Amino acid sequence: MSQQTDSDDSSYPPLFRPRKTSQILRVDSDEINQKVQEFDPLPLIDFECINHKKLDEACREWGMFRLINHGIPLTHLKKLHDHAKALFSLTYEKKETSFSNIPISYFWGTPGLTPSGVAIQRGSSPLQNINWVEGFHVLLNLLSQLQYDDPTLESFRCVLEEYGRHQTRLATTIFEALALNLQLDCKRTRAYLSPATGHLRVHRYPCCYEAEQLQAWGIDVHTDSSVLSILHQDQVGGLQVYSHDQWFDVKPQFNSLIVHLGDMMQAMSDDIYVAAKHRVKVNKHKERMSVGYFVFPYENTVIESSKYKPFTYPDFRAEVQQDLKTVGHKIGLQKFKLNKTF
Ligand SMILES: O=C(O)CCC(=O)C(=O)O
Ligand SMILES: [Fe+2]
Repeated sequence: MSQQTDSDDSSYPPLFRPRKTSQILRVDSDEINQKVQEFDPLPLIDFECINHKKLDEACREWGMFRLINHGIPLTHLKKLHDHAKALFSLTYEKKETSFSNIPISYFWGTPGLTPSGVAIQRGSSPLQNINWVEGFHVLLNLLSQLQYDDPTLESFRCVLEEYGRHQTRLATTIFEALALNLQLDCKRTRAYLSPATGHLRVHRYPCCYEAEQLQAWGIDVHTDSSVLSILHQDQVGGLQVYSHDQWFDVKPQFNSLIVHLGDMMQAMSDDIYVAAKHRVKVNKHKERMSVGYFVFPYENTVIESSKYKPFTYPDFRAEVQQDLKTVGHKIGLQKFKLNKTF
């Protein structure tokens, strides 16, 4: 059976385009029709009536939960995905030239970006640790200051702006609930979450025809550096979370969101809450899309805890960028630990 691709190859970054020999593949029907697990172990939180005990357990044990009744209309989620799909299907060259600057910049191959969205080269070789992903990095607080002449880009910008407002609303309320559970004082609660730092990453994971040979990941295992990240994924699946000593598939469910706790939240909670360890699998047969929202503390807020030396988010970010360049991966909170175990 010949391979079904979702997109024209010219829209893929050159490195992701199939080589001639890899276009005809035996389709493993088990893999395609993989039965969706009925049981979803991921904790479920209803945004309309937050159960604080359940939320606390989810944050201690998983660092991740599924959010329902979030108040973002389904029509808006569909609009966001439709616009993103149309833009991803532009040629690779067009994406590079149309989105070469803030507030919306195009990237591929690496989730490691500077604050303005420039890809960080990892390790000494440009091909080292390539992740099978491309995306748009969107700085939400600058979105309203720009208008595109092109109506398609302008319409995408407006949809992103509205989606960003929803994410700010959700993150603020969720963070307040977490701060209450952790009994953080008012001063810290205010300083630890800066809505102005919010940004989006709209991802497309191209089909990866040689998944086994390349041992590729959509995004390899990591924790987010944020306080909170809120993810919306399409119906394809591929996101996995590590908890209770094993990997779990995070089932796709278009009308729900996936909230991740990031490194900043783990430090703020004195390690009571965990940053979710997660990764994204590649798919030989289907492209996948997801939209992540990431929010951070105020730039000059010092995070104080009994487990880590005091640090600001910019200190943490500088360390991560340095490690990506020198060792090729993020070391993260371990670098700031007071009693290092290694
Ligand atoms: O696309 C996903 O499911 C996850 C993306 C992600 O982990 C990230 O951008 O940090
Ligand atoms: Fe992530």
